[in-house]
Amino acid sequence: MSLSKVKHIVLVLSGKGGVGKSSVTTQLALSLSLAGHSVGVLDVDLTGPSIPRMFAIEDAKVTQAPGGWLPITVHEADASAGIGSLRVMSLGFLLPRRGDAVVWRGPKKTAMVRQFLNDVFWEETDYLLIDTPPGTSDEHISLAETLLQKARPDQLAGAVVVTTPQAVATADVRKELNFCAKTGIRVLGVVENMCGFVCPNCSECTNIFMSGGGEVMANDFGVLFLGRVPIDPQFLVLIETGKRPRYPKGTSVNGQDISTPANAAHEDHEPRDSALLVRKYQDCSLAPIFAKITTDVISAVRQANVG
Ligand SMILES: Nc1ncnc2c1ncn2[C@@H]1O[C@H](COP(=O)(O)OP(=O)(O)OP(=O)(O)O)[C@@H](O)[C@H]1O
Ligand code: SF4
Repeated sequence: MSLSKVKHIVLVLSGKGGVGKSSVTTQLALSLSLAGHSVGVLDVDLTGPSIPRMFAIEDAKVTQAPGGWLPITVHEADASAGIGSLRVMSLGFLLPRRGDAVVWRGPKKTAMVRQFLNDVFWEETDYLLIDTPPGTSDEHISLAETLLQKARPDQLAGAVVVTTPQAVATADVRKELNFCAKTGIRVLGVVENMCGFVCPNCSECTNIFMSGGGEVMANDFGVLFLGRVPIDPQFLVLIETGKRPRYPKGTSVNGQDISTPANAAHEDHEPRDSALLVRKYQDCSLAPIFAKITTDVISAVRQANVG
């Protein structure tokens, strides 16, 4: 059984598309593996699988083994460096043209998710993060129910719900929280993404849209608010081009100095490669924010197991 060696399954949900669910999944996965945990990412966002691109592994080829499809390795565990393994399986690897969105009807999508849960061979994995499709349509509900049926109760830790601060997104995510309550999926917490804009010149964070909607919503539903993640244009540049994020001298986040060293210029000419991209994520202003969110997610998972 493909999930039998997985300790904790965490769903990443959002009420609507484009709020940063895949980005949050990617960053949580990295932070968890850099904290020494073995991590798997299962991308069942059939509406447009973006996880392979975020790890620069979109050209990777998935192979079959006796135990099932083998996920793609982003990095192996390195005990001396305190790093856990990170492996990814995405529907994107199986699409004929990379970047295609799936236009199948509901039953075919549901069948594919079932196959993903049955047929991917996960080795010993502390955390399996599942990037789900956005929304709360009937089809989405049946996908989540399939996930619920497949996982043992002690495995399914719960869901991290991603929202943006604007009211419309928040209304959609309220539906997602209601959906969790109805289906019995525990909510580990809410992340408010794209909250404010980090200026590339001075690194000042300005709230362009209203902020705080995610926190209000989390309080209303009595769930943990995991934190705010600002828009950092350097994050987008990093994903798209593989270039190291650049910050002026004196920039710090959560007390950590992230200003770019003067000798980093040569890195702009490095290829867009998975190992380099993963290293450069750590230079991004969002890394310390996600490290904190990850610590809180781990605590929430531990509490869920105790409770
Ligand atoms: N905090 C952020 N700062 C800058 N760019 C961001 C941030 N969060 C997400 N993005 C960018 O916004 C775009 C949408 O993000 P992402 O693909 O993670 O959203 P999603 O909710 O998974 O979308 P979909 O529903 O299409 O799968 C991506 O290009 C991503 O790089
Ligand atoms: S945030 Fe700072 S650098 Fe950016 S536009 Fe405003 S004053 Fe200028």
